[in-house]
Amino acid sequence: MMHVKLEDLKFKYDGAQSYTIDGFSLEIEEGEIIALLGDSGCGKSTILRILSGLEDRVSGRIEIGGRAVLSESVFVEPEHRNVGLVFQDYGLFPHMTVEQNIVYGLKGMSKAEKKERLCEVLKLVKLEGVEKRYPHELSGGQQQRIALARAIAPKPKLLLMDEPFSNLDAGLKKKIREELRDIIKSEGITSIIVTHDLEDAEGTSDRIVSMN
Ligand SMILES: Nc1ncnc2c1ncn2[C@@H]1O[C@H](COP(=O)(O)OP(=O)(O)OP(=O)(O)O)[C@@H](O)[C@H]1O
Repeated sequence: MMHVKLEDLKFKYDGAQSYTIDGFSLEIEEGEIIALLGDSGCGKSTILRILSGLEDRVSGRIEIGGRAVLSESVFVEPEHRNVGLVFQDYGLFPHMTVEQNIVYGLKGMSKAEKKERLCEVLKLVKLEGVEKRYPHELSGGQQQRIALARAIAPKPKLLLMDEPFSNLDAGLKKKIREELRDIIKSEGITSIIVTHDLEDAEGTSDRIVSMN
């Protein structure tokens, strides 16, 4: 059984002339990392918004982990989709420490369990000891790893990353691509990485899906 299924998705932004997404389908195996590759404006970020539940008025069907989150009769709200997101600008809350940022998304856990998961994910991204710092006290690469730690802390069924390498300098990129792939693989999280860069796609994914 496929872990994630997108079937014939169609979506048009308010006031737009034509469909931004017009019949998009994709199936992803459990633990697979997909790179969604395509030129600027082809609709990559829109697919992530649709998967996260940020756009209603989408037609088609979406299943995540065997459960329909979108169909003719179903619309599951973003917070109940079990989807983790890493934004292009990382989207860390600037007024919260690293610890607060990561623990924020952990629901239904005791304080001790939250602390344990915090330590686990910081170890995973090799940033133990920074929990009391604020995002602006970290480098770009470190912020990206904290954003990743925050997204995977609740053990999402699907991890979405929008251009996760765009703010990193070229020298760092290769190393960070490999690290990112290792971290996701070690947690076994099914993932979609959006990028316009073929090297980023090849360096991180198991399979490239072209959207052009
Ligand atoms: N809120 C919006 N309202 C109307 N049109 C939008 C909106 N957001 C995006 N679009 C349009 O939808 C199309 C797809 O945008 P999207 O951001 O998904 O592309 P993308 O492939 O992620 O591009 P990029 O790589 O530049 O981020 C573009 O033509 C864009 O102008």
